[in-house]
Formats: sequence, structure tokens, C-alpha cells
Amino acid sequence: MATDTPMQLGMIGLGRMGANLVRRLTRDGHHCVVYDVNESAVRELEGEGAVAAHSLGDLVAKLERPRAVWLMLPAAVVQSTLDQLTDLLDPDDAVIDGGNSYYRDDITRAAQLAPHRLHYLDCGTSGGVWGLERGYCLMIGGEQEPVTRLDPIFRTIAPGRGSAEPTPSRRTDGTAPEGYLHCGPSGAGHFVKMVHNGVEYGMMAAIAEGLSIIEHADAGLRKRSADAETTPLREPEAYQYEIDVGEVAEVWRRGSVVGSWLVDLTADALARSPKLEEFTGRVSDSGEGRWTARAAIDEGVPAAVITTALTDRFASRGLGEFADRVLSAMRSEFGGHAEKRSGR
Ligand SMILES: O=C(CO)[C@H](O)[C@H](O)COP(=O)(O)O
Repeated sequence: MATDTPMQLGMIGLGRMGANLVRRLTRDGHHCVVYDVNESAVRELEGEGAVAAHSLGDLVAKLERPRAVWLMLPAAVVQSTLDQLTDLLDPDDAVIDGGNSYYRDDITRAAQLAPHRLHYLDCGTSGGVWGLERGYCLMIGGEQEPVTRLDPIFRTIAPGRGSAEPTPSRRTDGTAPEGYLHCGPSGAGHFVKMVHNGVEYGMMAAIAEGLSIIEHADAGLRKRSADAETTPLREPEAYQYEIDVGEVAEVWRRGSVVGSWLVDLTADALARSPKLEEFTGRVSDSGEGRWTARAAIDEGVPAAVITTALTDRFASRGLGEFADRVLSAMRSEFGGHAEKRSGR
């Protein structure tokens, strides 16, 4: 259903997220002016009804005042883009940073724009490559006035009330049931998104570890377990199960306490590739988990699951190898224990 309040938005950055945000807005009757350094991304969206811009200045010139400009850019280029926009925009225009910027940078950037009477909103945007159809969960920070002004944009991008059952005990209204929330002043949106991503690390790690324990539940069947060289399996009869983890992920999707979108995605990945052999298991991190851990330390709040999930990712990339060598060296020094060349 088309929006009652069509608005105009400039989108800078037409990667998967930026392009799909434009598509979702256009479908709902909003008007988008689009720019990216990659001309073919601009042309593709032009073919789908957006107005093409060929530079930041061109984008600004094609927007009516007060303008709304959404940045969907890698964190590394947000500042330079904002610096250029600051000279191009007029008082009362608003810039929305929808990427994964560090919330502390938002505080600085809002202060940088304030003397120019430009508004700056930080908008944590979660939904990934599925957001076009499912909608994006939005966590917004900044002043109330531009948040209110841009409400029709946020409402269109968000998943909407139908995306989840109503919360039985909830008695208040507000926008959270629509899938977007004004979390507080500058930085609050990206702060909440940062912690969301920290939670994502912990949930992902727990699902992965659980399925790995099930995958290895056949340890007692192996004649000579790989572990036998270091720690013999004391009760092989207790580990006699050859369980298909893909089937487990599938059954967990249905009515279980841990059923979730992450389990849905895991079940789909395992259905395509039961041993996931196309992955090496080197897990990257883009910074949000580190920032969440830092916030927990600053606040003095225990966050054992999130921080462990973060350092597990470092270990997956071999960054724990030196510590492991130090451990082996100490065992050798105090007990003459030799490293085994095979086994786990
Ligand atoms: O914002 C996201 C999902 O909500 C990103 O896709 C996710 O945070 C990727 O981060 P990382 O590379 O650290 O796993």
C-alpha cells in the first residue's frame, strides 16, 4: 500500500543496503534521488524510477528544501562525504547516517553540523540483504524535530506491525511496534545498533557452538578418537550419535525456544551445504563487537558472552596462535610435556 505522505529523499551509497532502501521507498510512493561513485548502480536504480545524480552537488541540486539526505556508506568514507555535504546543504536540511558508524563519531558530527543549522540523525539499520522484503529495523538518534519530519520515510523502511505478533502485555503505543524507534539524542541510535550487533555475535556463537557439539557427538564411534592422543575419551559409549545437524537446525525452527531468524538462516545454509566446506571458518569482524565490549568495560557491566564471542572470532583468524605456542612452551618447560603432532 502506498504511503499517504510521499516524501523526497537523497540516497548516497547504492550498495546492497542502499539500493534496497531506495527500492522499498520507491515502491511505497516516495521519490528518491540517488548517487554512488559507481555509475552503473545509479543507472540501475534510474531504470527503476529513481532520479539519477552524478555528483554530490547534483544530488543536492535535485532535492527540494528542506532536504533529507541518507548516507549508506562504509564507515571509512562517511566523514569525508559529510564534510563535502556541509558546504552544499542549506539550513534545516537533514543528513541521516544509516550505516554502522561509531556512535561517538555521531556526537562529533552532530556538533560539526549544528553551527550550519543542519540536522544530523544516526540511524542503525538492521535487515541486511533481506530488508527489501522484510523491512529494516531502525534505531534512530538525534533531535526530535527532524525525526518527526522524516516519520513517513522511517515508517516505509521499517517492517511494520504485521511483522511480529503484538506483545501480549504491552499497553503503550509508539513506533517500536512498527519497527523503528527514536532512541535518544545524537549517537543513541548507533549505540543501540552497536549493542544489537554485539548481541548478534553472542547468539551466532551459541548457535554455532551448539551445532558443533552435536556434530561431534559421534566421538565414541571412532576407533581411535583424534582426541585420544591428548585427552582420552573416558566414556565412548556416551558419544555414539551420528546426528544430522542440518535436520537439528530445521527442527529447532519449529516451536523451539531458540527458534530465530539466525537459526532459519543456519538451517538454509546447512540444507545447501551440509558440511559447509566452502567456508574456511575465518570469521571477520567490522568493529561493532569491539565497540560493544569497550562500552561494557567503560560502564563496568559484565558482558562475558559478547566479549568471548568477539575473541573467538579473533581466534578463528589464527590470532591466538602465539598464545597457544606460549602455552605449549610452558607445558614443555614445567613438565617436559611434548606437543603431539596430530590430534586436536
Ligand atoms: O549490521 C549488521 C547486521 O545487523 C552487519 O551485517 C553485521 O554487523 C556485520 O558485522 P560483523 O562484520 O562485525 O560481523
